[in-house]
Amino acid sequence: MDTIININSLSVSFNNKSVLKDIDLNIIKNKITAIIGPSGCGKSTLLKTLNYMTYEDQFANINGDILFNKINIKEIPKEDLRRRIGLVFQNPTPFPISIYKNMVYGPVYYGKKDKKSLNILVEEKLKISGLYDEVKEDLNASALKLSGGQQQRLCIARALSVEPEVILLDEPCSSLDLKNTANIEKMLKNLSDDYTIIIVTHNLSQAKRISDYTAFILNGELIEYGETQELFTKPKDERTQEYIDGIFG
Ligand SMILES: Nc1ncnc2c1ncn2[C@@H]1O[C@H](COP(=O)(O)OP(=O)(O)OP(=O)(O)O)[C@@H](O)[C@H]1O
Repeated sequence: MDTIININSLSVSFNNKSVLKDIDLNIIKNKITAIIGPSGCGKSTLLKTLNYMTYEDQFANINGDILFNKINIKEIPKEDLRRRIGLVFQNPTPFPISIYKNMVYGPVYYGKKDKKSLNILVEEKLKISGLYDEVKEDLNASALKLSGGQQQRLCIARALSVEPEVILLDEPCSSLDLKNTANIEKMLKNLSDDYTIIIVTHNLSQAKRISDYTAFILNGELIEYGETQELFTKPKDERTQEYIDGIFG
């Protein structure tokens, strides 16, 4: 199995409060990995550290290493890293500009200027996110006019517009209804042929449905990591069993 991100002995603390403790985790390329665990266990901090955000926090103290394609992320220019490892937040965050401008914002920033190739890119990524047919008549409409589910699909399409290798998603469906959640899950399944996806979710059924691998974090420690099917049916650690049985969390 090809790994794309190797997390080695990663510890993160804020103001001396320890949030992630000695995490070792190898993320498999072009698979979906779910990060599960009770509220406050450090899931979002892990995602934000992968995309370098935590390193910019003056109160954060980080030890250990994260390798991306075998290169330490500290040696990769930040903008390059963020293009290659995109982050989609919990609540949809479209920019208050048109759908089209949301889509070309990143590519233009990274130097793509040719109108024709931008148009092709916009169409391709909106199609992947299942949004194209719903918005193709009016790409100049404000992104804020879209429904919450459409906005979240736009944010995923926008993340894809800069051709990342990894997409980090922090609870992307938490504000969505069942239908929109199903749309996003279907899209993520399709995307995993070409992209590595790491999704933080509180929804254990969602982790079971869509992920290939699951990592269970408790109080900042990685308790168990393995194939999703295995982790949910034959967990090795008692605490994993208790969490998936809903005894705490
Ligand atoms: N920038 C920060 N400064 C100080 N403390 C922080 C910061 N970010 C996170 N924390 C603390 O780290 C702990 C873990 O937070 P984190 O958001 O990573 O957890 P989580 O597992 O994603 O939680 P949830 O499921 O509720 O979103 C919390 O106690 C939080 O208050």
